Amino acid sequence: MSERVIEVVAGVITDKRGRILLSRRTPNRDMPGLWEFPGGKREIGETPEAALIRELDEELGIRVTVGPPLMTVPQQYPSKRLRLDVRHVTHWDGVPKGREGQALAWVAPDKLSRYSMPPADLPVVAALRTPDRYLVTPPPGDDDDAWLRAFDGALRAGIRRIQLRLPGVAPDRQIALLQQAAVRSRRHDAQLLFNGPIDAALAAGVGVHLRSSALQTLEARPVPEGMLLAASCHNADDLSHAARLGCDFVVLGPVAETASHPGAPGIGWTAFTRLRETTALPIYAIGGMSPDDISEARRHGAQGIAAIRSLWAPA
Ligand SMILES: Nc1nc2c([nH]c(=O)n2[C@@H]2O[C@H](COP(=O)(O)OP(=O)(O)OP(=O)(O)O)[C@@H](O)[C@H]2O)c(=O)[nH]1
Ligand SMILES: [Mg+2]
Repeated sequence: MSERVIEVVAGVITDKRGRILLSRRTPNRDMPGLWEFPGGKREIGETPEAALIRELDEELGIRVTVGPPLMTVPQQYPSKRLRLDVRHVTHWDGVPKGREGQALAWVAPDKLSRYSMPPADLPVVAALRTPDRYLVTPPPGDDDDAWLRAFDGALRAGIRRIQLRLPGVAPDRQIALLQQAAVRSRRHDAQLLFNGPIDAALAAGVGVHLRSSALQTLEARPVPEGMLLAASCHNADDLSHAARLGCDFVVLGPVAETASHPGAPGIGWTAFTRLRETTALPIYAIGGMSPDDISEARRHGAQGIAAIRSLWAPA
């Protein structure tokens, strides 16, 4: 594995209608024909901002104001390692033109998946289009009504992606809670994934979240395309298996020590980054994470955080 990391900075250039500018790699480069966020390699001594300003002038003939960071994706390709630092750009002077002969396209966010992009860009597209928080439910104790009120509270607080996980709860009671949670999620346009029997998830019309042990037993995607599939991953083997099954996203960790597993140290951001490099899957960092950690998670290639306690609003 090559140790030298190529630093690349790219811009998500968004116009007033919310469309994003993609640029097509020309035939004489690596990964020809793929669509990408305009940008390029940082030169020695150059800040990321200066590099992006220079690249977008060279490639598009515009003078940009660099906006906030979106995320940084560490990625291992067959012949190189890179870190793709992606910034928002909403202000510029001039009209973008393909100054290096490349095709350009202004693309609505929900159409981005129609364009073939390099592996490192897939987590970026996920971060642009899908939630930065993934709530994992705590078990209900002995009071289902209180649990459902808290579930509603989380939806009202803006949670839009939820893993229904009910360890230690009897199967019938799990199904009753699943049905209630499915109705409530639909009402808020939130995505629900059941960490439980796949047939029960399909019957309730919700997605499936696989625990890592279940992941290893499957050879093919257990739900139709269009139905969300996610998995819990702890190592590179889990990640490659999740990718082969066609998971839409995964959670990876524990990054830090968690209240549910006291004394078990997390893997830390350095190991998280190493694992992130091996896959193009969108990843939520889990383990001791709260919304305050989202920017740091994004600096390490996660699209956000998954958590129980910090995302569960009290009733
Ligand atoms: N600009 C850009 N590069 C990306 C993206 N995703 C991605 O994997 N890359 C990779 O990052 C690397 C650097 O990009 P580049 O070829 O644009 O570099 P550059 O503009 O400095 O061009 P040059 O080195 O050919 O002069 C390439 O290996 C490219 O495949 C992306 O969205 N935008
Ligand atoms: Mg370039």
